[in-house]
Amino acid sequence: MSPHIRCTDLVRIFSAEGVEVQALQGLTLAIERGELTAIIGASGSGKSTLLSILSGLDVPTAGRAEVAGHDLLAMTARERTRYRRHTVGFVWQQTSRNLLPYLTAVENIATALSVSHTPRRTRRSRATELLELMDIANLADRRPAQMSGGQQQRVAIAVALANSPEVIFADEPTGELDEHNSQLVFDALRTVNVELGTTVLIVTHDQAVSAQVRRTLQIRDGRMSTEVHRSTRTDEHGNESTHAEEYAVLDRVGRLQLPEEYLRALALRDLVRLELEPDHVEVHPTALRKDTA
Ligand SMILES: Nc1ncnc2c1ncn2[C@@H]1O[C@H](COP(=O)(O)OP(=O)(O)OP(=O)(O)O)[C@@H](O)[C@H]1O
Repeated sequence: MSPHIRCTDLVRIFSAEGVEVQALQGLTLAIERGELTAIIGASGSGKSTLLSILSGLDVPTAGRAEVAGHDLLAMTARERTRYRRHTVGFVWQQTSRNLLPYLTAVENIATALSVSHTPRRTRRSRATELLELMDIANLADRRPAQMSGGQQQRVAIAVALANSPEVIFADEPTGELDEHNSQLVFDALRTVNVELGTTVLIVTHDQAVSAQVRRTLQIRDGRMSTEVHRSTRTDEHGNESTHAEEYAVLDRVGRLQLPEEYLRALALRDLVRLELEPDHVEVHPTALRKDTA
């Protein structure tokens, strides 16, 4: 089966005032159905550009992008609208972008349901069901201003789920929250992933998020650079511990990005010496500079 989200050699070039910016420089990624994944990257690394493409708001300059079997480069305007209403759901950083301020929690969810022509009589029960899943049924009749930031984001997740999307994209969903509320929002996203089997992709600059998910992809300069996989192991005494393993992404032409801390630790720059061993490759620092070599 093909991955639920797949990007291949994605390039996005912006031209502003005669200057070209390569926001994505051949980004490749594959996320399986039902995965809960985080993409982490510094400001300017290309996260928002990637999310705009995956959410159908923008189109890449080159490359391919597919989500839940939809080819994002081949969709008509009508298919794109359907895709945005039914296939994917969004949770944005600004709570104000997720919820209508003059409507209650239930009314916000009902509005999302009315857009997809869900019969009026079933809207309230569906909204209540989603608020229960998010553990905030008690907030049904409150407006956003009467809720904490964390509560608003959980209502936002319920709104995003209204039309049973296959994929949820969350852009810095905890950017405006304190640690406690952030935890509640991550727990809610995990519930969505586990209980409903929805594929969840969180995009953030916050390194701490990697502790919340099994797989973290690092984006650097518009490309995937490294991946961290976390797993829980149980020893013979029944004690659980979490293990994290870091992988570098090797692209089709053999390029890889070494983690920044490795570069710093050994002062690796310009030219490094490579050595092929029977079962691994060694990278050694040298004093050689690119322009003097
Ligand atoms: N519409 C645009 N026009 C010109 N350049 C753009 C445009 N959108 C993004 N860029 C540039 O593309 C690069 C990647 O931007 P992007 O917003 O995707 O990064 P980001 O990782 O989401 O950053 P942040 O976390 O600050 O939002 C940046 O250099 C940015 O200035």
